[in-house]
Amino acid sequence: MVHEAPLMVSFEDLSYSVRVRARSPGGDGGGGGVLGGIRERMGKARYEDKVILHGLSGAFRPGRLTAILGPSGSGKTTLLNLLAGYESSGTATGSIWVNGRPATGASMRLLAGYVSQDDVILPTQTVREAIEMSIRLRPPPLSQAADAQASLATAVDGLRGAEEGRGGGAEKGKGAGPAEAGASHAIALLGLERCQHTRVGDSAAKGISGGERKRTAIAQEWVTQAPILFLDEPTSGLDAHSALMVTRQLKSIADRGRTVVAVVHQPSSEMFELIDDLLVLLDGRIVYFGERAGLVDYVAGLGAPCGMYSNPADHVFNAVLFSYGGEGAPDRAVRLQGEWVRSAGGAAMRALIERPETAPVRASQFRRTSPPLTQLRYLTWRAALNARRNRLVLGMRLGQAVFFGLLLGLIFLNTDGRPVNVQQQNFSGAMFFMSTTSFLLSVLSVVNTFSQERLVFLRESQGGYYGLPAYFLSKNIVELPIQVVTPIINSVIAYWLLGLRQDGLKYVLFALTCIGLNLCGFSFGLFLASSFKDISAVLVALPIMFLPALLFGGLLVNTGNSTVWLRWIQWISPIKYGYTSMMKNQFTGYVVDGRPIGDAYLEQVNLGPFSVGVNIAFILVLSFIAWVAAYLSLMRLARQGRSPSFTKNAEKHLRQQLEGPPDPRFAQGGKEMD
Ligand SMILES: Nc1ncnc2c1ncn2[C@@H]1O[C@H](COP(=O)(O)OP(=O)(O)OP(=O)(O)O)[C@@H](O)[C@H]1O
Repeated sequence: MVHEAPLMVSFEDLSYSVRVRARSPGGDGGGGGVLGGIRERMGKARYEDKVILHGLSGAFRPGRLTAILGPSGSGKTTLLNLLAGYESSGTATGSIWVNGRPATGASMRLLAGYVSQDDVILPTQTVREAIEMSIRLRPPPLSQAADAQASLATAVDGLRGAEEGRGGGAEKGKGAGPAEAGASHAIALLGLERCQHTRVGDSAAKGISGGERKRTAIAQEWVTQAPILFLDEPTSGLDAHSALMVTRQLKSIADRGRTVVAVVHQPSSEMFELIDDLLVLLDGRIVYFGERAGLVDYVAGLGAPCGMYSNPADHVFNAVLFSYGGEGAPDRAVRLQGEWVRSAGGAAMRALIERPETAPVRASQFRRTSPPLTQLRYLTWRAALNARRNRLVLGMRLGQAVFFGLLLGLIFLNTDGRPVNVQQQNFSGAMFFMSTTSFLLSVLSVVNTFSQERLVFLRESQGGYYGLPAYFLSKNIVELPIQVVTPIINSVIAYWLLGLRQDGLKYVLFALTCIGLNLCGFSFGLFLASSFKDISAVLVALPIMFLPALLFGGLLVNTGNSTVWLRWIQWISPIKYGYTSMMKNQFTGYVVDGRPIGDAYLEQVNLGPFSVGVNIAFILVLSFIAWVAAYLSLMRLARQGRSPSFTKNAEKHLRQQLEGPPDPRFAQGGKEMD
């Protein structure tokens, strides 16, 4: 058995509360109803603290599988998230240590792998690709990877014995690169051979099953060789056999020296037997925390002996958590917590907190990320693959460019051969439509794709897969050709069908205007989609921002004679710059039947003094501003769940704390592990 450096996570007096709207004695008060809503908006709503976790103390030991059990709403996920560094909306007090060194949720993120309840994985990736990505972007330390691979063959063999009929994976790794080999081992360990080349999928395009998705998410964390693994309900939604297999796999991971903590719902008797330690929560209080084997005796001591054929986990729920003493849940929780604190088990847990492991955290145990250039290369490749696999969306975007080009061209076909007044009206209408669709279709396409990808980005950036610059650049690199090709297709069709001026340079300027509008739409769409949590909010915000820009786009309102204090909107309207650029491109010096009608018409429509080139430059400036805003908005998103003061320096300090000497409180009493 390989002993990876063991890390013990201990905590004391850990409390967590969130601010919630206060309820009045009448049941509504500051909170509900129309009145409550108005009061809240006026800043007059009353708030109170809701305590979710009440002074929790305990320790998760290395080499052991710890399960957190408790009724729904008892605080299991909150505790796990708090310890893993994924809970930040409320106020936490108390202490956390890793091997006796002071730690926080933020420092835990540097050490621990985290599998959330919803296992968000890019739907177009296959299982193998998702696992290999984790290794490529979060490479395990070389020594540990070698150790782990050596030990894995044994582990896989053991598991294979436990589950017949599963093909070998350890051998498949031989001769492959480290990422492929590591992925092969993980696939074998987690029994994913049969679906390794299947796409993960989502609700729109069915891929792997829920259990396989869960195991893929576990594999993604397992391959990083993180010394601590937190998992939120890894067995929920699985059939009994799959749940047992996942628990076996977690146990085998813990057996190799890692600290594995999982929230588990209703474990079967077989699963229960695999658990080493149990933490039982009721109403945010610990009512049992110790060896699984001691639970039955402990509850017997409370006057609730467990029958020989009962599942102890079910028994604890039915006979202790829900019926002890006959009082309400909060009183019962306080009473059971008191019993636990006074018990021998409670004293043993306190002794464990006082004498933690004190071996230093090694630099090699911190999560590693690949260099930015590797991240960029990988993410660009993945984004291109994703675009190719989303063939329907790509095809629709190209089809859209052809469709609107043809639609515009056929409606306004050969406008150059019509009477002057028709030419003026038709060219104006066609170019306004062109300017609007170039911008809007680009916004909608990115809003659509990023709204689906948002959660993936959030999970991966929080999980340390990559930094924002690499993600952002890769997205731009892959989108750029699409944002250039689609307006070229669209404009080349419309321009010649419409009968705009037969001049190569004029066409180039027209196409450049369309490309600029597409780029502006892309950046603006990314900004919008990353600024709001859900698509419905985006769809409310989009018209609010877009329609004024449309009104001041140069056609609907004579901007030079509009309401003075609202005229500024034209300066931030890409539609206006696009429309002006196209109109000036067409009408400057335009002559029909020997009559110079263009310049007079331009003067009449009052589109401002700037030339075509300057208008294109303004579009590019707006694109750049929206591009920076999109970056900042993504940055805010990536920092979600993390303290705003968390910087590189803060990270360095946290690492130093973990690598430094233990808290003086433990320096004497701690025990050094071998
Ligand atoms: N941000 C929040 N604001 C208000 N209440 C919250 C917040 N976060 C958690 N809670 C409440 O805290 C309690 C514990 O929530 P938590 O999700 O930790 O429970 P759980 O034991 O994991 O439940 P389940 O088993 O159903 O997932 C619940 O009553 C929940 O409604």
